[in-house]
Amino acid sequence: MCAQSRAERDSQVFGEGSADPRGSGPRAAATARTVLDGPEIERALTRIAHEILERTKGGDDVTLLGIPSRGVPLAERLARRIEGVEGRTVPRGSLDITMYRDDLRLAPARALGRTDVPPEGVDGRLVVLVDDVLFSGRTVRAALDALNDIGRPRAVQLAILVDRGHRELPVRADYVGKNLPTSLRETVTVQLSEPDGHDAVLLGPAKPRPGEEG
Ligand SMILES: O=P(O)(O)OC[C@H]1O[C@H](OP(=O)(O)OP(=O)(O)O)[C@H](O)[C@@H]1O
Ligand SMILES: O=c1cc[nH]c(=O)[nH]1
Repeated sequence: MCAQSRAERDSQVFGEGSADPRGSGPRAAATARTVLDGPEIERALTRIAHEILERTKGGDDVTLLGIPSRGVPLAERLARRIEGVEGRTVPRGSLDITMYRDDLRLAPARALGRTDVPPEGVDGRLVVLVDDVLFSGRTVRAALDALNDIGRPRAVQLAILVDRGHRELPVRADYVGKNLPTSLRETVTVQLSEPDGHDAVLLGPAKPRPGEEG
């Protein structure tokens, strides 16, 4: 069996020698199409917040941890929705996974994100990890390692805005905004008003491989 690094896979998906186009420049190619607009994202988050409350029976011991970068504002939005329903504060924070990535030695250096754990910590809590896109599952695997270094939650669940498939690890989301079948030659770009100025989920082509342009 051949284990493939993220860098190798990105070079196949985005073009050899290319940086992942999600990480630089405008966050979407001109040819990308919108698969979720702002109101649809809002409705999906409202539904997920209600699902979290239902499945955790009121969510008394729920802590939301967003994975930088866009998982963090998503966790904040979910926390506010739950607070709006329950009328109490929902602990939330962020969990940086940079140093836990399995391609650390292969991929270009990345800026560290921020880990910000609420004062209650995570011991004995039901931690809901929040991220924008679920793809290979490697980010979530890294998040579980990062969480393990912080404490011992009683359970961990996963909330995702877009599940685009193509898992490489046995990872499954508990709460999904949208299941979006994709090809490996496409990329999903999530734009959120907090960092990007507006909300949208775009599906566009990955950068063509060398020799395929034009
Ligand atoms: O399931 P995976 O294959 O790990 O892919 C999903 C991850 O990819 C994106 O993050 P990215 O590493 O591009 O960083 P970003 O959050 O800063 O955009 C996205 O935000 C997820 O965290
Ligand atoms: O298409 C993809 C794949 C991984 N992460 C993203 O944000 N988009």
